[in-house]
Amino acid sequence: MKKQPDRLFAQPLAQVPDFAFNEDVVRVFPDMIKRSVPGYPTIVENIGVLAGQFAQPHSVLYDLGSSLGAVTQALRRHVQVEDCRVIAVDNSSAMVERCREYLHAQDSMFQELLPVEVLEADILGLEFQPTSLVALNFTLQFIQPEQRLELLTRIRQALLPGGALILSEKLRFEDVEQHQLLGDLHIAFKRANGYSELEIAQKRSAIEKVMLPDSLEQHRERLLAAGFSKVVPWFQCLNFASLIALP
Ligand SMILES: C[S@@+](CC[C@H](N)C(=O)[O-])C[C@H]1O[C@@H](n2cnc3c(N)ncnc32)[C@H](O)[C@@H]1O
Ligand SMILES: O=C(O)C(=O)C[C@]1(C(=O)O)C=C[C@@H](O)C=C1
Repeated sequence: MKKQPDRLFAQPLAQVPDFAFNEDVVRVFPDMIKRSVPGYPTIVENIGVLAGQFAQPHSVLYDLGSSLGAVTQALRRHVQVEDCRVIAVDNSSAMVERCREYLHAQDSMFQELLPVEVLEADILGLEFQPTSLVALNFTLQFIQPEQRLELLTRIRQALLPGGALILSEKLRFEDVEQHQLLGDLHIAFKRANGYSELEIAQKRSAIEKVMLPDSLEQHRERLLAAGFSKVVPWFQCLNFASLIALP
């Protein structure tokens, strides 16, 4: 389980393939996401804290698009509620395999953690159980735009009264200047974290067709259309934000 630095895009590639959550990405993912997403450690830790306020006894907490289970681990660090369990779901077999290893390691270090199940599955086909907390931490942006409303509607229907969805995403901005400024500052963030111009450019072309960010207004409207009653942004750093959506 050695963590490696992300050098995936450091050498010039004749053709940059579309970004996929494969074994190469899994090997460097903790380093990649921390150096690419401003505020990521703060968001992950505080999802645990927020979950502590919404989690209800005898219910399920979902971590959808769990990758290596960073959010699942935060949920298990912060939530102490009777008969609660976490279901982490990801459709990348490489992610799921490594996630299970990390969670076993967490189990061996701490006692009385919430039980957890890691499913290798497509969240678009998942039958949700009654849930008090759903986390979509930088996952919705990888779902085809025309499938996002239906997914959020099914999550809303599974949410118990008093529960919440926590949705974190990279944002697009409708104001052209704001979009440009925060995009440039995000590039400065990547540079400050040691990425070269080549790495930044090649990563950008790898994700441009597979990761399609929406604006805050689009998220709000879609969440309301899915049946949520209130949308409250709780964190933003540059062009990355996290929202609480209440049923
Ligand atoms: C940016 S990563 C999420 C990061 C993670 N939530 C965290 O906080 O560290 C997006 C994840 O969503 C997963 N994913 C994308 N589409 C999915 C789908 N339809 N069903 C399940 N997982 C999906 C990917 O395999 C990837 O692991
Ligand atoms: O926007 C970018 O440049 C990113 O690298 C973002 C992002 C993400 O938000 O998930 C894309 C792929 C990796 O999962 C890590 C970070």
